[in-house]
Amino acid sequence: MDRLADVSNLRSSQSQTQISHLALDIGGSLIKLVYFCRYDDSCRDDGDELRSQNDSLCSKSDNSQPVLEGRLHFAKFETSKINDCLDFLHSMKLCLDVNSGSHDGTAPPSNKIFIKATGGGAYKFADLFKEKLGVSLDKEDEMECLVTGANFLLKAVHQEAFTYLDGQKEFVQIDPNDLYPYLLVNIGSGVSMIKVDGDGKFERVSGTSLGGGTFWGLGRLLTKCKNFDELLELSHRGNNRIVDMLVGDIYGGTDYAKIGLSSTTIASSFGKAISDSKELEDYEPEDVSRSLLRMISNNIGQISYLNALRFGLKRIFFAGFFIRGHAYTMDTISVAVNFWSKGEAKAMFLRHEGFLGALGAFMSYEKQCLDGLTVHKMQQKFPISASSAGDNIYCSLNSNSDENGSIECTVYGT
Ligand SMILES: Nc1ncnc2c1ncn2[C@@H]1O[C@H](COP(=O)(O)OP(=O)(O)OP(=O)(O)O)[C@@H](O)[C@H]1O
Ligand SMILES: CC(C)(CO)[C@@H](O)C(=O)NCCC(=O)O
Repeated sequence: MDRLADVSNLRSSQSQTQISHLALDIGGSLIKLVYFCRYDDSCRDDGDELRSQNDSLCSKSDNSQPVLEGRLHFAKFETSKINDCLDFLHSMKLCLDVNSGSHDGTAPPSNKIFIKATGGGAYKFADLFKEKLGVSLDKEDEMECLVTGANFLLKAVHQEAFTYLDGQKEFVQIDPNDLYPYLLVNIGSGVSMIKVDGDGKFERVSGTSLGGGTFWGLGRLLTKCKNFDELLELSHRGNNRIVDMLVGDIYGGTDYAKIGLSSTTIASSFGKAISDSKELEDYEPEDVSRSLLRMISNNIGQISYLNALRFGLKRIFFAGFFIRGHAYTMDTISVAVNFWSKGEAKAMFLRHEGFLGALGAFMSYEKQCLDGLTVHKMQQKFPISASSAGDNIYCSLNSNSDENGSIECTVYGT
């Protein structure tokens, strides 16, 4: 089944709710949406009332701010199918509280609606959004949004970061007071590597054009796969050694121990394809897909490690939709980082891997006071010691939060 947003499902599940805040990240391959749907009648000035109304949220307004209770939803569409995204938005009740014209909660004249948007598509498709939906895209810087999104997730969401090695997933407890510096590697169509030193303090230190778009683009051409998930699925079953040239292939089956290379190390990705007298049709698409995935993941792992080394960073967080929570991808990246750093650096992954930019754009509403509402702060329902103490706002993850899921949360007004 296509794991992209099923528009009809989304529509029916949201039919009773209103989108009050929405942010977009329009990338080269995918459009990511983060939107807040408030529960009906949940807008109150008194947090105590909220608490009695819904114990599980248990929000307390200590300064009489208006409180909106609801869910933060995640969805994505292929950028090439942007019309599906526009149709989806059109079908939703875009009762945005973030427009500049309305102060009574009703929809304003359409030409006054602004939506936070980041990614290249915020520029490329600005006219289309205006024409089709009558909304203007309020552009936020892509790198800034990625960093804001990453910092938010790492500080506020329980069990967001994890390591993955030898098939074992282990959640990492993040101390928000000891988070920086770290390297953020966002693997989208292309790859950005960002040194993060604090809230809003960052530098894009490197990047590579060999990213998710390369895997999907080359993979599609070489295997004739019709969608990304099919290509990933194929890689599960493949054997890259049929396509890759290993050290053992060159050294007659033995290790090159003197320089630390075992016989099974890949000496040359796709190297066997040159020496064999085989054509593309003679290779199994599974093997090609696996070799390609390994090549891209290894390369990113290696460049990431080199950048971490360059700046003395011990922690590397990998995000972006290329990863897709895919075991083999994460394992390959982890092994590459572990191999090159001789165990010194650690690769970590994020559960909301693909939504950093959209979340960052969403959080940027915080910077503005629009229609008397602003996203104040969110944290998980069951505070862990690492959470910033003293906050009274809760945010819980439901079990499906990674894939078009949602986070229950409370938004405070100003
Ligand atoms: N259903 C899908 N369709 C297409 N690509 C997918 C899908 N799921 C995962 N991917 C992978 O995710 C990549 C896109 O990731 P992401 O959405 O993070 O980047 P982007 O914002 O589109 O790219 P960029 O930031 O470079 O503009 C694709 O290139 C592909 O490798
Ligand atoms: C161009 C962006 C930032 C767009 O998201 C991304 O695709 C990227 O980081 N590409 C890699 C470009 C490079 O540094 O070679």
